[in-house]
Amino acid sequence: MAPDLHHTDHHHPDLHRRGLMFILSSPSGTGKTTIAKRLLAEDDAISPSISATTRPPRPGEVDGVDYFFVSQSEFDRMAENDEFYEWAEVFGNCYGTPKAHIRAGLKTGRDFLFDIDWQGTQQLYQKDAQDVVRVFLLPPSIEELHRRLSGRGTDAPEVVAARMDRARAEISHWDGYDYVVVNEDLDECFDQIKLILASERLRRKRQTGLIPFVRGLLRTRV
Ligand SMILES: Nc1ncnc2c1ncn2[C@@H]1O[C@H](COP(=O)(O)OP(=O)(O)OP(=O)(O)O)[C@@H](O)[C@H]1O
Ligand SMILES: Nc1nc2c(ncn2[C@@H]2O[C@H](COP(=O)(O)O)[C@@H](O)[C@H]2O)c(=O)[nH]1
Repeated sequence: MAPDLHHTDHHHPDLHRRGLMFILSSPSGTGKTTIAKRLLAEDDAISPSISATTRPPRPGEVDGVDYFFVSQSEFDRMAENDEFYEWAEVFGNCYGTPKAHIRAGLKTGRDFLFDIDWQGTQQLYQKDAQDVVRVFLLPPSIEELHRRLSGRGTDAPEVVAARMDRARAEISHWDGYDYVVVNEDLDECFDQIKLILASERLRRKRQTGLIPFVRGLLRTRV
């Protein structure tokens, strides 16, 4: 059955500005999925960008929640129909960002959270720089990254080794991001991510003139 890529949600977008595309990238195993889940659970105004992938689901992953798990032929069909904002091949599987839902949401002030790699980040930035905020998470050390990848227990040793090989290349792109945050202590890292999101929202609201107006109003009343 074809995946439902056009589901609706009922959160409240910010009607006073365009939505933002909040990108979380990191070497595999650093913790971006953990942070993303927490942010989505706490913050109603941001929705996940759910990628399509040809990778098989990991235990516990749910179709339409974690990814849209599609066959290679379905993925190829979507790419040919220009249904992706961007797509890339990562670790031998294809991953792509379906665009229809995101485009419509951004116009109404909905924010979206992207868990995508460096290639995808570049492509999104080239297409839509004004809406994009790029955040890169770093592990405290390469040894700790290996511990996290192995400790997650979801990948065979050769998959862990491939992800470690790729980590160095991913880390070399750190300066192509707007913010770099080290995920050592999970709570601290999460607080920093929330601060970044809050300040980027405020900056965009300021650009619309809403904040000066509210300030003016308060001044009149005092
Ligand atoms: N600050 C932290 N301290 C210790 N362990 C952590 C921390 N953050 C995340 N982890 C653990 O590290 C493992 C990898 O985290 P996660 O799956 O979120 O990484 P990821 O960056 O999304 O990886 P991938 O790109 O492969 O999806 C998980 O077992 C998670 O519980
Ligand atoms: N360019 C894109 N990269 C994506 C997308 N969705 C996920 N990813 C990245 O792939 C790797 C591996 O993910 P995993 O879930 O198999 O561990 C990771 O770096 C993701 O950020 C996408 O749509 N486009």
